Amino acid sequence: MSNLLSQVKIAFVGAGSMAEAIFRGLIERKVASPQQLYVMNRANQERMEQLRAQYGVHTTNDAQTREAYIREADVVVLCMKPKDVETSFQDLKPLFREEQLLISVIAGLTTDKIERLLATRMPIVRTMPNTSSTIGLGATGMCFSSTVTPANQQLAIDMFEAVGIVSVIEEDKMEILTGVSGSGPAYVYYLMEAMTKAGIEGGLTEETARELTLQTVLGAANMVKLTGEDPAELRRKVTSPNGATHASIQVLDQYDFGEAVSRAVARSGERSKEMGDAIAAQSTQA
Ligand SMILES: NC(=O)C1=CN([C@@H]2O[C@H](COP(=O)(O)OP(=O)(O)OC[C@H]3O[C@@H](n4cnc5c(N)ncnc54)[C@H](OP(=O)(O)O)[C@@H]3O)[C@@H](O)[C@H]2O)C=CC1
Ligand SMILES: O=C(O)[C@@H]1CCC=N1
Repeated sequence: MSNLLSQVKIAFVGAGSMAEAIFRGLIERKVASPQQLYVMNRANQERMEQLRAQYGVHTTNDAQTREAYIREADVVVLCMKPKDVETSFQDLKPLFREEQLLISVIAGLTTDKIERLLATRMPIVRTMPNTSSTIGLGATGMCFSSTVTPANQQLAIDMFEAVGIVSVIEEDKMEILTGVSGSGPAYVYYLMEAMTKAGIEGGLTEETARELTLQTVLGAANMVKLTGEDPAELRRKVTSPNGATHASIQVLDQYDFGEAVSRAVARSGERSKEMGDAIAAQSTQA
């Protein structure tokens, strides 16, 4: 890892769950100190106070201080929702310098569109992280605009590797990656909710049902990681011929579980693209 990351000022524009997941990870893994981190939103002052108290990062929702934070940053991380991009970019456009590195976590927004909206050739890193970055177990997809130098590529990789794994991919694969790993934690939580609920309905206490579900998911993920075996092979080992699991997998198959997941992944990617396209449409009308 380059030691550049410990020397740069990083500004987070937007202070929601994704921004917090990233900077919390950076702080807890001691890759960046809170003094290097500048966090901002427009309205929610309570949120700013909470983040300052909890992490010791610089925070503001004052417009002038926001401008100063952005102008002085080496790295600016765009962490607002797609719907806020258009207005936000109008404010940001005059503040950027071509020496700064821009990192976007915004679903569906291509590097090309960022360049067009900001009328800039500044280096842009498009990422799709996930919220597990909070605990250093994130999975981030990443691609670069043509102006990102190898040193800046490494800086961005280091930043996200500090909070998990990084896959550098072609930009046209960012949507499908969003479907797999950006939205992915939500599918696992949904499965956990359903397993817990079923356990409670069957008579387990809530505490027991939650604990068993959690340990089962943790254990299964770690089995894949630590044994290196294929999930299909591990599933086969649970599934005794004509046994209980065999019967339950048949039920999942009746409900087309695989197809449901496949469609969910694809739909997340499509929705990302729709959100990105909508941003471009808004800005052309403006
Ligand atoms: N959540 C996730 O799992 C993932 C999210 N992403 C991406 O991350 C981005 C943020 O998502 P998430 O963190 O969930 O969203 P949140 O709604 O939690 O946070 C968005 C933040 O942006 C702030 N904001 C909006 N406009 C501006 C502005 N012009 N200047 C400064 N701050 C602004 C909002 O505060 P205020 O209204 O007070 O300004 C709020 O703090 C999205 O683009 C999403 O696609 C990517 C990967 C995973
Ligand atoms: O739901 C969303 O739009 C963002 C992108 C991936 C995860 N959350």
